[in-house]
Amino acid sequence: MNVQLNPAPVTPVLQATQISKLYGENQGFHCLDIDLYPGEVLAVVGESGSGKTTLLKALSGRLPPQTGQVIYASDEQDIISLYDSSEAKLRQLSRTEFGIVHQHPLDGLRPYISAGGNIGEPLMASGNRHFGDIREQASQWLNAVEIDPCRIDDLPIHFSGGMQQRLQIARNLVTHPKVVFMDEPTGGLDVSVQAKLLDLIRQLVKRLNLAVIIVTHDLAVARLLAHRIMVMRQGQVVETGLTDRVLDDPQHAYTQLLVASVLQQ
Ligand SMILES: Nc1ncnc2c1ncn2[C@@H]1O[C@H](COP(=O)(O)OP(=O)(O)OP(=O)(O)O)[C@@H](O)[C@H]1O
Repeated sequence: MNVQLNPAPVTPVLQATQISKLYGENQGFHCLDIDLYPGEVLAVVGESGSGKTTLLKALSGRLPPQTGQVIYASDEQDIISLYDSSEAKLRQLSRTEFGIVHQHPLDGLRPYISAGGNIGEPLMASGNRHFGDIREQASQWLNAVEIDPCRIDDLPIHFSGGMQQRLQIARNLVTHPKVVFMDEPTGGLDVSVQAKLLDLIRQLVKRLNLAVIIVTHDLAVARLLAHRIMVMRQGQVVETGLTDRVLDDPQHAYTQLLVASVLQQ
């Protein structure tokens, strides 16, 4: 006889309850609930100005919401309410547990320190003092993001946009964060560079079992990377569900419009 055991319940690694942040009427987002599970990629899509970037900042501990709370659970024993934590704790979380990939890579890099230094700096900030080890890890990460390790002493400003974005990703992942927040990581790159970068992100997410929230206006990016999609409009979630379901069978009129507009392109 086969006995079916119920799988152990999985705790969300990040859980937001009833969070709001409004700069003015319809400027920001209102009363959102979000659960993000380990290894899950959630895409946040929607019209410009619908509050996606504001939401990402609130979820990553960079912008206190006006209502609600954001809970980070590194494991079932270690549960932290972000905005009830001290500044020092938030800084520590953002150094070690969270990664933040900005749309413009130079916003997330130190342009005037070497590529190796950019990767080594978060390691040093989290306590690693062994220069040889740091350099070795930097070299391995350059390799992992498909930058020739012989460029380790070059400055990021001398890299192409695609290389800078890959370097930003390496800088973020070197400390093995559990949750990575990405804001339009392929925006502004040309199509072939985008495709290569998406492929790399997909591989790394899988290999490192990362939980990711990715803001994108590009449904193709969401289709390729995300398990789930959340569609936002005017600061509200109008639809959420498994990626294929939302894109192949959109229920809300706005999602239908969004999907139809891509098909027409
Ligand atoms: N620091 C701020 N002060 C005042 N208003 C802001 C601030 N940041 C964002 N807003 C406003 O909040 C609203 C949501 O902005 P947000 O950047 O979150 O939208 P978005 O969905 O990410 O847009 P896009 O896709 O164009 O990047 C916009 O109306 C914006 O003008």
